[in-house]
Amino acid sequence: MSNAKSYIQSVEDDIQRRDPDQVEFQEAVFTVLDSLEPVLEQHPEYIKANLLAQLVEPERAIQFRVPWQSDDGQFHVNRGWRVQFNSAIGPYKGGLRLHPSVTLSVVKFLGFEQILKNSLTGLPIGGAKGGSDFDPKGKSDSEVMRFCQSFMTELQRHIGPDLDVPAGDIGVSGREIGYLFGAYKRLNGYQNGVLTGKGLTFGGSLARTEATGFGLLYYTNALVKAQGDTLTGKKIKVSGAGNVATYAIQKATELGAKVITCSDSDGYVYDPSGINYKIVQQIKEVERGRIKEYADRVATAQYHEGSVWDFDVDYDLALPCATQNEINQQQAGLIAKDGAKYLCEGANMPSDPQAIATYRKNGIVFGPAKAANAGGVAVSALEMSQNSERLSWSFETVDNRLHDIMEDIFEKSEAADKKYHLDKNYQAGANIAGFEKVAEAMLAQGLV
Ligand SMILES: NC(=O)C1=CN([C@@H]2O[C@H](COP(=O)(O)OP(=O)(O)OC[C@H]3O[C@@H](n4cnc5c(N)ncnc54)[C@H](O)[C@@H]3O)[C@@H](O)[C@H]2O)C=CC1
Ligand SMILES: O=C(O)CCC(=O)C(=O)O
Repeated sequence: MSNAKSYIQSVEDDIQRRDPDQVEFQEAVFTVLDSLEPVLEQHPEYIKANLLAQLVEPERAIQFRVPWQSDDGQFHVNRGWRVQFNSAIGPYKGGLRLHPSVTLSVVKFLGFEQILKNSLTGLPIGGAKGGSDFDPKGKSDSEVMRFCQSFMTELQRHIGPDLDVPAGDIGVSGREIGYLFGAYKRLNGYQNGVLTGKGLTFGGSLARTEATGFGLLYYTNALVKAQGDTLTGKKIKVSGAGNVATYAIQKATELGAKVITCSDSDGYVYDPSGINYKIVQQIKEVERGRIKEYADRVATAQYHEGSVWDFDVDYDLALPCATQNEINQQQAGLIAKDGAKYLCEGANMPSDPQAIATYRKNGIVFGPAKAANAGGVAVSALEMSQNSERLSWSFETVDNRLHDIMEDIFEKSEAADKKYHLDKNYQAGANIAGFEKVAEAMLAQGLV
């Protein structure tokens, strides 16, 4: 076993010993560490500084109580977290997730991914994530407001425009960011750079709402082009029907492809004539309904319960945009059987490790989450820039910068893939390209 390999193994063994129950965190970290062997072989100084042990340990992990009252007068207590993982290249940056499945392990996996994703954007932002096991589904606006106010009562001690800048993720969109911003302002005064994803009337950036979905398609377009192919005329399976999925469907359609599915946690819609993103947006973003209702409104659409990844239909490209580990090995086998040549991840870690191995075995070209979905956080960083200079850029200016950033991310991943002879492994390429900048910054700053 090489020195680099045995070092990586010892860091992984330590994680397993210290946090045996943090399975999502382990999955995210081990996937990254396993791809860093060739880099460590060329940089023994990283091993000497025990850099990986520093990288996998959050600088700070805060857990707190979030008490709130429902409309019927009952009292409830949820758990809140903010994991400030790494500030080597900039202030902590990353979303907040509100979903009953949120645990410390989930927040740590997302925070860890955010370190390298944010580095890949080329912008000066460190990695963080937060959230709560609160379930916003079925809650009234007043209940969500009271929850957000209680959550921010504690979170506000730990964040700031140059310290830690949260944003949205699953269950946190414009409504929640508005309530969180109002609560922060009441306690600390107006500081518009403290959150991103804000409303356009109080410091939000044009194109932030669309950024992750649009960015996913800009990245995918670059990846497909690099194989000598085009998106025009491609049939696409999308999962999810939230922020990322909706704007991925819009941009894919504008680029001449046809999206034939979308889904939520109950089931999926199949529309062979092409999903209309405006109807998805109306149902999910405006009415906060279920995707089943799409089939009631569109004659060509059918609704089925279950996972869209178990649905057998021919298509060319898969864009999972729902949640972690939504695709397992068997479903990855079906993706290959159905003829998909490409898979780019809009969600964070939607493919489990066996699924990724199956893509590779079947020649499916794979665009990993930390590269493919970096558009959201990239535009968040552009929102921070606009807040600092007290200006608002046009939609076109932000969208053009997003486009360039996503192409640059693909090019960086491809360059690392070539440099280390990885045979079109853009996942390892993205891990390496993201890691190299963070590692250099950490080394330069010493043991901190
Ligand atoms: N919003 C953003 O800017 C970014 C989001 N992401 C990731 O994208 C994914 C989706 O996030 P958003 O669209 O923001 O959240 P969202 O809350 O707007 O939508 C999530 C959607 O996924 C569906 N969903 C949840 N669990 C599911 C399951 N098991 N099967 C099928 N559908 C399911 C929900 O019904 C909902 O329609 C998450 O993994 C998130 O971490 C990544 C980068 C940035
Ligand atoms: O815009 C942000 O800061 C958060 C984006 C995010 O949570 C993600 O990239 O997963």
